[in-house]
Amino acid sequence: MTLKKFHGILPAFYACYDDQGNISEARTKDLCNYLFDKGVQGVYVGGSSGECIYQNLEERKAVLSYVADQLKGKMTLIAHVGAPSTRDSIELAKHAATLGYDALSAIPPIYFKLPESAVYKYWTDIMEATPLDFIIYNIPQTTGYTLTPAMFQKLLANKKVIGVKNSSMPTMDIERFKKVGGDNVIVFNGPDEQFVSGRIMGADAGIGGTYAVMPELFLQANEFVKSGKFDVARQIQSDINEIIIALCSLQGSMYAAIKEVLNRRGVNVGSVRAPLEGITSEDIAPIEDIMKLIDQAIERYCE
Ligand SMILES: CC(=O)N[C@@H]([C@@H](O)[C@H](O)[C@H](O)CO)[C@@H](O)CC(=O)C(=O)O
Repeated sequence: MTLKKFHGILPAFYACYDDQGNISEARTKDLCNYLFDKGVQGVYVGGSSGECIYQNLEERKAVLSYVADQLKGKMTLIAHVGAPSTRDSIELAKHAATLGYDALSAIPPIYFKLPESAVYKYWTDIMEATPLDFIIYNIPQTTGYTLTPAMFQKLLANKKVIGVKNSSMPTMDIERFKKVGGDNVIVFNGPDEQFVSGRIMGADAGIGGTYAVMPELFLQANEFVKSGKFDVARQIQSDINEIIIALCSLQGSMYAAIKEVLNRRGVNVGSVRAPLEGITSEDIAPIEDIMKLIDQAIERYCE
């Protein structure tokens, strides 16, 4: 089995709303076209950045369909199907399979703190529902569940498990998962703030929530790592981190800020769904500054 199609820069896809806050097919497809034009290797649809937690099942299925309509055959498509119940996750998984997604992925169960046996069964039940490959999602800071190397090893006994999207902060976790999985397993770096260090510690690729706002910079950072130019890779990561810190320091949520920047880069995907907070008039000047930081970094490293 080749895992090459999962390598590279895979932006976490955003929820695209119309001006009334409903899922917008047209705006979803605009974001698809923008990402295709930027040359990213794939997209991760319906995860945290897709605001999956604030959408109902029909909306999530619609988003999976719109993205597949536009991008199937053009890049790698991963469907995040994590949901509060196993039943809903399976429905999403079956839908993604009919649309030709390349792989499924899911966070562990949320809200109730369940024993590890229940987490294992949740992931296994989803895997059994379709023939698709599966990518475990480790994001302890939002789910309260920490994937251990031992559990990852146990999951790997199922041949459908091809890897892990690791969003925990220690890059040592990436090294441990890679050690357990070896070359036949793909490990994705999750925290964008340490993309370069995650790659150096063994991540084969990256899935990230800020990639789409500055894909040029992550694509270039990945090239620097691949060619062993670690000094300049560290510098571009430092500039990326200035941008992420600025995106996270507004009154509006990071995703609201990201969407406003995207709007200024020519793609209108609407705003965020409550309880996430939209941007305020006070956020406008800092967003102008963020635009400048992105443009300057692209000029510095990519042209
Ligand atoms: C907690 C969280 O959302 N983490 C993001 C990061 O990419 C994050 O947006 C970035 O590092 C900025 O903090 C990803 O790991 C997850 C993600 O984007 C997704 O599942 O859609």
